[in-house]
Amino acid sequence: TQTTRPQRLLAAVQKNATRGDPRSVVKAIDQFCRQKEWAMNVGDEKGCILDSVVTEVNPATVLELGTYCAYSTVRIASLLPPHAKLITLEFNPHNAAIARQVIAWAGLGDKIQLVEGASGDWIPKMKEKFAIETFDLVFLDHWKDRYLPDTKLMEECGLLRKGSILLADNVICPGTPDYLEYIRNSPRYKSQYFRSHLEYTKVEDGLEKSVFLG
Ligand SMILES: Cc1ncnc2c1ncn2[C@@H]1O[C@H](/C=C/CNC(=O)c2cc(-c3ccc(F)cc3)cc(O)c2O)[C@@H](O)[C@H]1O
Ligand SMILES: [Mg+2]
Repeated sequence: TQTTRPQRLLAAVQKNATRGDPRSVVKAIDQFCRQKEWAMNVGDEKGCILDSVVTEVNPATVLELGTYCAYSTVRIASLLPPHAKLITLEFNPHNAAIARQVIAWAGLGDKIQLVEGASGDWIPKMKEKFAIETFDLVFLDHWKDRYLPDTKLMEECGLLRKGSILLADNVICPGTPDYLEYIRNSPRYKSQYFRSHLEYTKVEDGLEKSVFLG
């Protein structure tokens, strides 16, 4: 029977990466995507920008929207301080199952909590279910038409504090026009565009970093 792309990506990790070594997991996925099959991971070029933001923010609490195969989950978690928590939301059970195995291979199971379900359902439950006050960093990389509604929902649920950072992938390609328009014109955010390229291609894409001003 035919395998799926996430299954083939996981097989490449298990073949080429060292157990317990997150950077080798990241490298194995990038190699797979460059040499074998493109996949919608944030990738190595935008990944370096992601790394620099994570390092600068040094977050104690991180929320990722859209785990997919956990490439960015592993990339972020490998840079977190000892007691930091990363919660990642994924509603496709197949993708979640693959992501759990990638996270386990990287040895980051104790830093990452993968929650299966839709962001819109789980964001309102974050405080009570996960003892979260606010998120220091949110990485948006799920369906592009969910960036804006979920950002408004996080505001309403009091999950952002003065200084919380939102980092959004794909603001050019595939594009998130309604999110960009909102976040760049809202007096409650200070935004900065990091120009880059769509993962593993020469197509323009970029990350939008926004600071919540309270
Ligand atoms: C509301 C909700 N709740 C929970 N999980 C959710 C969720 N919405 C989606 N998910 C999950 O997250 C992933 C989906 C990611 C969507 N990402 C993209 O579509 C994407 C596409 C490209 C791309 C660019 C050029 C092309 F020609 C083709 C594709 C590049 C990218 O970097 C992308 O991120 C996927 O695992 C999905 O199950
Ligand atoms: Mg993306």
